[in-house]
Amino acid sequence: MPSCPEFSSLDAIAGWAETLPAFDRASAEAAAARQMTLTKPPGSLGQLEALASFLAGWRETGRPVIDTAQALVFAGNHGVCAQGVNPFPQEVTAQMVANFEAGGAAINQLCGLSGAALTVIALDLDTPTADITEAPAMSEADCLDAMRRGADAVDPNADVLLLGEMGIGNSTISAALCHALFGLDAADWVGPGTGSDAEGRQHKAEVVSRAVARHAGLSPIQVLAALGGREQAAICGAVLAARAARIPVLLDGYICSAAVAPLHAADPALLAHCLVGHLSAEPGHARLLDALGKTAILNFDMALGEGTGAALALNILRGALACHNGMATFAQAGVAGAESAEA
Ligand SMILES: Cc1cc2ncn([C@H]3O[C@H](COP(=O)(O)O)[C@@H](O)[C@H]3O)c2cc1C
Ligand SMILES: O=C(O)c1cccnc1
Repeated sequence: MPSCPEFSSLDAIAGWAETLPAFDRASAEAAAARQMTLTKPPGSLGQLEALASFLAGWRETGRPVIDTAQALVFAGNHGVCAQGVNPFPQEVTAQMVANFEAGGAAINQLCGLSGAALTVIALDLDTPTADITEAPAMSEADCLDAMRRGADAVDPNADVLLLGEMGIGNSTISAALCHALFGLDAADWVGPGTGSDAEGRQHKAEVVSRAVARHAGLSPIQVLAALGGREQAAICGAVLAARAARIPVLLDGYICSAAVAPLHAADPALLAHCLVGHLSAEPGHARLLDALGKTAILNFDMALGEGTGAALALNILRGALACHNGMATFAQAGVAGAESAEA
């Protein structure tokens, strides 16, 4: 199995897609051909069929399975909280990590339901990143270190990887990443997060504008270091390590998608193995998915983060593969095919 290249320079990552494993068309075609033989009208399982072929191409087999689903939730703290952009206090990040470890959060319930093994990784919570209105969030070395920690957490034997995050203030950070990478107005990327009202949102947009203006002229992955969070850098590292092991990824909502936006801006092919679990109610997410060229699996008006949308969507992947692997073919079941198909 190819291993992930060394995280030795941020800008080198832009060239990684050429050396990382690619989608295997033959396996995807074998899966699509099997779908045509199963006891249902062609195409009637809709997106479930497309998902089965997607998993086939990345797992390099016409009959993919999900025996092991890994969920990783990364947590980080943010200096930008000093700007008063978040309704909840920063201590909630560590308190929620304790809640994850005790099994009391939404992500614990949804991973339990969908059969994902959850690991929570807190990244230097006592040392928040720098306030992005004043300095780069992370040095290159700090960002590479967080990426490496994310990559090292990936179980190379997993069949699918779910990613999530926890970090008070990171809806502001995510808006800054999107504004820096995709333009528009800062206000187009700012939303309520954990409950900012109209005045709070206006203040968030002003903070995002100032931060992005301060860190102009950077390459996409340098933007991650300048504006992002450690939990977001770790998500990028995990996405790349998963790719090296041919593990498809289920991203979560706005904050998780914003985390990987620098990879997309560096080279969209770096995210070819990633699905998006759900469309967040955070208004920037729909815009961001347009920019990433992705469609979310679910649209449930959720805006929590933690990986909850990814964990819920894992049930859909399981449904796709239950049908793909468990259904009888027309020949096996003695069911007559469509007359046009037999001609
Ligand atoms: C109790 C609680 C649990 C959470 N779980 C995820 N988030 C989510 O909210 C945060 C982002 O919103 P903002 O930028 O407004 O702080 C992130 O930690 C995200 O994971 C939570 C937030 C809270 C308060
Ligand atoms: O969609 C998300 O990731 C999100 C939205 C609001 C708050 N926390 C997370």
